[in-house]
Amino acid sequence: MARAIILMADSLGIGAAPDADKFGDVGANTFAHLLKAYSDETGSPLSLPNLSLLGLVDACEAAGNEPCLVSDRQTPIAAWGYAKELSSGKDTPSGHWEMAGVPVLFDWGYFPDTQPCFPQEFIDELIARTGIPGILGNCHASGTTILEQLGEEHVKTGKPICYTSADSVFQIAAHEQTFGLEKLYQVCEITRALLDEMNIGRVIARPFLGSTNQDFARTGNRRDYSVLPPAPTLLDKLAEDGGEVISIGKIADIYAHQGITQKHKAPGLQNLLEKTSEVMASAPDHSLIFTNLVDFDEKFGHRRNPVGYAKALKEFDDYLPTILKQLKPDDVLIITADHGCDPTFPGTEHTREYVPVLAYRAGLENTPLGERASFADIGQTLAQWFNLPALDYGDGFINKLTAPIVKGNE
Ligand SMILES: O=P(O)(O)O[C@H]1O[C@H](CO)[C@@H](O)[C@H]1O
Ligand SMILES: [Mn+2]
Ligand SMILES: [Mn+2]
Repeated sequence: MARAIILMADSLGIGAAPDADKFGDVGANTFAHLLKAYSDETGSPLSLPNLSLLGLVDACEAAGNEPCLVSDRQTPIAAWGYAKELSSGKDTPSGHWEMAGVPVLFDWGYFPDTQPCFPQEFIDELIARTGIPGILGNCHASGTTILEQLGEEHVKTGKPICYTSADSVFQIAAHEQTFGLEKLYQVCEITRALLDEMNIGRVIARPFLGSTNQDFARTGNRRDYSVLPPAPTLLDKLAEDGGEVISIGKIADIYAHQGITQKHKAPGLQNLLEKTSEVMASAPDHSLIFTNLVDFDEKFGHRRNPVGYAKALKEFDDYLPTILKQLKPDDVLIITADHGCDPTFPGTEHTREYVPVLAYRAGLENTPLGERASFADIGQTLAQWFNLPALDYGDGFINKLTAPIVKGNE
């Protein structure tokens, strides 16, 4: 019986998607551009031997038609390709759900980029139901910038900071101590229920600590309150079939806790990777170990910090041999992304990009998968891998993964 490990490198796009013009994202390329920024700043290209062995560099060059400035480039020993997105949005739930066989083909509700941006009736209802003394923000914002602007006022008045972005989100930032973490979570739950009718994808709790506008910092206690995926995903189907679906990081939140049999949280990239390795050591057959690596997006993509992003990718690359060594013959490792977030692009939003589709199994040769019409090709392949009924979306590529060359039998 088989296992699968998915490492979702949140926001690691590899070139503008064919419909990037509809999103104002023509020319975006998260991976190629962060490599260039790193090389420009340090004077030498980033060394990513393990990600390049898994096909990331080849996939990016094939998808984006731009050179990837890396040193120690290797010929892939994996199946690699690049996928475009069927879903209407470039947000995190859409990317994750589509990968698991459920593209989001309807339009989410969005808040307009005006000030105020939230309907007054909804805010009145929110205040009435939660007892908060009012809200601050009420605009589109970057989550770290708005803390510098309104953090002190929040602490003084007890009014939570509410803001949104080009995604279908309502974010609530509040101080963990002066406002209280549990109270923030309660306010988010009430808000979630109020926003269902506006079709808002997520409410996000953004707790922070610190005492002045200069030192407020968000903590690891973020919590996402997602609507339910519109149909059962690969995760539900595997769990129903008796498999283990093990969430590491914010996966469980993104799938609204549907089809998850175990959850682990860990703060930061290194801890998430270590937790993945620890879980791999004991997960039984018929397990999906699914990790979201959020730092790429939250700490570097949205913060428009390409060199920080590059260093985080190096940390990921350095850790990969530990994961690869733990793979059993019937394990498949998938590395992919949910959207782009080009840290060299104007603004602070996600970018509509191709995502990498990298699949590694011991013994594979260099196996190009070409352009994939949907992220769902991954979910469909995993449905095949786990012997589940076919998903409604996706073109599986299990035929590319089934004949590994066993060492010694070449
Ligand atoms: O600026 P911060 O708060 O990190 O917000 C970002 O995080 C949200 C959820 O991924 C996105 O909608 C984006 O705007
Ligand atoms: Mn994301
Ligand atoms: Mn994001």
